[in-house]
Amino acid sequence: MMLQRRLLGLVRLAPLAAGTAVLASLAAIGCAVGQAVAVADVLRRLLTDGGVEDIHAPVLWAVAAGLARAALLWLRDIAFAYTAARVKTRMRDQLYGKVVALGPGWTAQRRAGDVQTTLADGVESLQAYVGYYLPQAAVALVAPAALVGVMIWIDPVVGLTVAVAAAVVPIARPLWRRLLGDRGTAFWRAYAAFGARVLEALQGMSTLKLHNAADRYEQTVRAEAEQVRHAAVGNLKASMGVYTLVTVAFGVGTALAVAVAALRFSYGALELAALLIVLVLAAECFRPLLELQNYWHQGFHGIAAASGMFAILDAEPRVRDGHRTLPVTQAPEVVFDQVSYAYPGAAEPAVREVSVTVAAGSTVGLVGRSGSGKTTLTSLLQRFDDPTSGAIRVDGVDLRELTLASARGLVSVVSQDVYLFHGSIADNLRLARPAASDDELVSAARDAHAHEFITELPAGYQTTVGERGARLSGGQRQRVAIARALLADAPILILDEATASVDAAAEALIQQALDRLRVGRTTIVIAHRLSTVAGADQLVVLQRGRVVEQGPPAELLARPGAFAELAAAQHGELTHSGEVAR
Ligand SMILES: Nc1ncnc2c1ncn2[C@@H]1O[C@H](COP(=O)(O)OP(=O)(O)OP(=O)(O)O)[C@@H](O)[C@H]1O
Repeated sequence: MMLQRRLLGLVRLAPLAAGTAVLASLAAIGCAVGQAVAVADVLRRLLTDGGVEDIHAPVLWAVAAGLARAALLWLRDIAFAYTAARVKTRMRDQLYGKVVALGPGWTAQRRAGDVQTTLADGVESLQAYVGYYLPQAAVALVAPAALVGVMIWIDPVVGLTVAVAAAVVPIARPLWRRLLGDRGTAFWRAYAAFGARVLEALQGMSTLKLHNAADRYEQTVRAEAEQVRHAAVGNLKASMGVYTLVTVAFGVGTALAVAVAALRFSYGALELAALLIVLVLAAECFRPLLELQNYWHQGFHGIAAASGMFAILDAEPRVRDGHRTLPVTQAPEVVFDQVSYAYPGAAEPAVREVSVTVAAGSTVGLVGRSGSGKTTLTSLLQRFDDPTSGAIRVDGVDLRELTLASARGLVSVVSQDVYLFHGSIADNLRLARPAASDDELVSAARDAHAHEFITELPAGYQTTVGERGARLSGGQRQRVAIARALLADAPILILDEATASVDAAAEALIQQALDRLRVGRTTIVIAHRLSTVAGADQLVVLQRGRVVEQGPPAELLARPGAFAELAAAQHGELTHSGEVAR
């Protein structure tokens, strides 16, 4: 019920169009009644006086009513479509805004395909329900009652016969809601899961091919497609059952009304003109109810999908906007003060009581085995979520006090997993600073050692890079990301194993670009290969979420402990790199 009320609330997003649809529908029914009265009048005049010249006026009325009805139904259909389009657009805006507000902490807990299906197909499926069904429900509430009232006034027996047949709708409604509601939800779940599966198959196509797993995965996709088919057929059966029940009730109702009216006409209890009017009214009375049935049939997927949409709209963002902004002109000091954090639903915290001070303008390297909490700490610095306890302070200000825009404006990230959007290189660079001039783009790209390869591309800065930057090499993508970070000009920099996926020559270029990027910023480097953090001012060694050692790299290497063990495990990589050993 709650869901129905909220869906009804959606119509308020397009009040004018929905109102026009309802009024046009009611007026069209009025025209049908007017037409019936005019036709009855024609017949009455022909049968009683027999003068053809007498019937001009009612014939004209009947034609005018017919034309007006056609025009009104056309207007109603346009208003229906407009209501649906407006509701869908507003719903998509709201959902997209909410997903963005919920942020990466929320999306990480969900399948992207699920969210995508809800935003695209789910919203689309609102068309029939919100755009057509709900306005029609208002018509179906008013028109049959009014028409039955008129019929009772003309002939109570016929009127009451129609009223009894029409009463099948309120009786069948709870039945069809129960029957179709659960099946609709089951169908929608299966459909969204299938959508998510297909998206994952597309995104992971090369991995599937590499492992010769495409055929096996195809079987999973096929099994899920079968579930969608099964759910859709279950739906259709229930839906058709209810639909048939109601249609039969209306057919029987109309036939009964005709029979009763004819009988009463034969007794002389009803005049011929009244008989004609009553017959037309009986058909008109059922028409909005039948149309309502049709729209329900088309629209109940929208109800099923709506629960997913409202679940997104009702989700609470994990991070709240603070009230302060922090205009930082120089590299700030970053302090992790007794920071602990557990992912939602996780049994164990991912980081525990981490206290680290990153001095203004310095570089701190985070090292530790896989899963030790390095990425989690940098995610907290980007405010993807807030610490479960403790605080992160930038120049003494708790990040929670800052507006999200201000907090995120403090940090740029260059990671091995660079995300480039389908669009030109220039578009991707301007993501960091929309107002950047062409000269500024070139200057940032030069500093990132990206300008040379960009100018060699077919359309230079206007070259389309493909989805996720697929048309660029790993090293090229990273240099675009570095140029983007230079343009963003944030005072805190997170480097996440930024040179992991490139060859030695590209690594040298990227390293130079990163060194330039680090100047004047406070930097946190996540490294799996210890050589990448050998030049850091401080290293923080994490083990199962705890800091077990911290200090300058050379000092840590010189004494027995977690870092020395890590270094030894990496075959003396540090010593070979020469930097720390010296
Ligand atoms: N979204 C998540 N939900 C639940 N647990 C998570 C999530 N992300 C990470 N974890 C867990 O938190 C712990 C720390 O993970 P984190 O990614 O911070 O480690 P890491 O040191 O960066 O690892 P790696 O070097 O492999 O990237 C791990 O035990 C991991 O399983």
